[in-house]
Amino acid sequence: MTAKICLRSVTKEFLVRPSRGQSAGSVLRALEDVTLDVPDGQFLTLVGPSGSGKTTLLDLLGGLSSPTSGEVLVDGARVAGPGLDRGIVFQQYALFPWRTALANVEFGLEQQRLPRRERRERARQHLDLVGLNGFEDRYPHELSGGMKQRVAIARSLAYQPSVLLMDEPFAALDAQTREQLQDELLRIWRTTATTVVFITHGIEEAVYLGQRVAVLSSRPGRLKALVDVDLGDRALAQDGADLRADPRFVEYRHQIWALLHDEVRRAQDAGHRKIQPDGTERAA
Ligand SMILES: Nc1ncnc2c1ncn2[C@@H]1O[C@H](COP(=O)(O)OP(=O)(O)OP(=O)(O)O)[C@@H](O)[C@H]1O
Repeated sequence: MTAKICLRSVTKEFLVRPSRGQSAGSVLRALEDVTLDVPDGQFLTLVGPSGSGKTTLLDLLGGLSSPTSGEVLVDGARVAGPGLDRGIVFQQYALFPWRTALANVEFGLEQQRLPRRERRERARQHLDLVGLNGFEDRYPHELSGGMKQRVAIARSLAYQPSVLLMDEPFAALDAQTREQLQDELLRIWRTTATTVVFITHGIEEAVYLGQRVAVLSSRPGRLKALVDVDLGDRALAQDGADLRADPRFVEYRHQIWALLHDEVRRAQDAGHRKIQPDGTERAA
């Protein structure tokens, strides 16, 4: 497999404004020397303590910011800004409240200047793909949280990006809806062969979704480990079997938890939150 995404010694620093009483600002290093290849079509999940630079990394891939040093390449070309080859789904649905579900999905296609009829058709197909057939005319306030996130996913997929960047997209949903959407996302990923980079705080979610889990260290975020997750054919496992109860799944979950444990303690010392063995967090 060829690399779809390449990060080459990526470091990202932010200038922090001086606080009151200070004459000069300071430099905050969010990411340090991150080198990572994501093969075409891979589903990569990214975990790390709070403040380890996960969103910073996703912003770099999305072209929303640029590295202080190093290179970010997609399809061998340096990322110079946002582009329709990369779809982004955030934790908050970011839908336009005045547009229907269908019109929200059409939005990206308007940017692509597709003819109106084709736009409609493609938007409908993608609402169908995320299981929202029949909800085209609903406004966001008429949809549940899970449905809104489905619309956001459909909107990102409609312009057929080759890379899907997801920043904790299911974090605001209840456990049942989250599990349902995880399965939907896996199904869509298999259908579309999109390369996915998915940020999560949930260790279980990272193992369930990822073919590979990237673990970041506490700030400055460095790539601490890459864990290949081999759970066989998940499509078969979904036929009623609880993959999360599989001993291999439990083993992977423990491995990631152990990798994160020290990092989280270090982040905690800096005033961050604590990750529990089940992947949830609580205040330190
Ligand atoms: N624009 C910015 N200016 C200054 N500092 C920033 C900026 N963006 C992020 N940071 C800092 O960079 C570090 C990494 O932030 P980032 O949001 O990438 O972490 P994260 O791993 O996504 O955290 P969380 O899990 O809490 O969402 C943090 O210390 C954050 O305060």
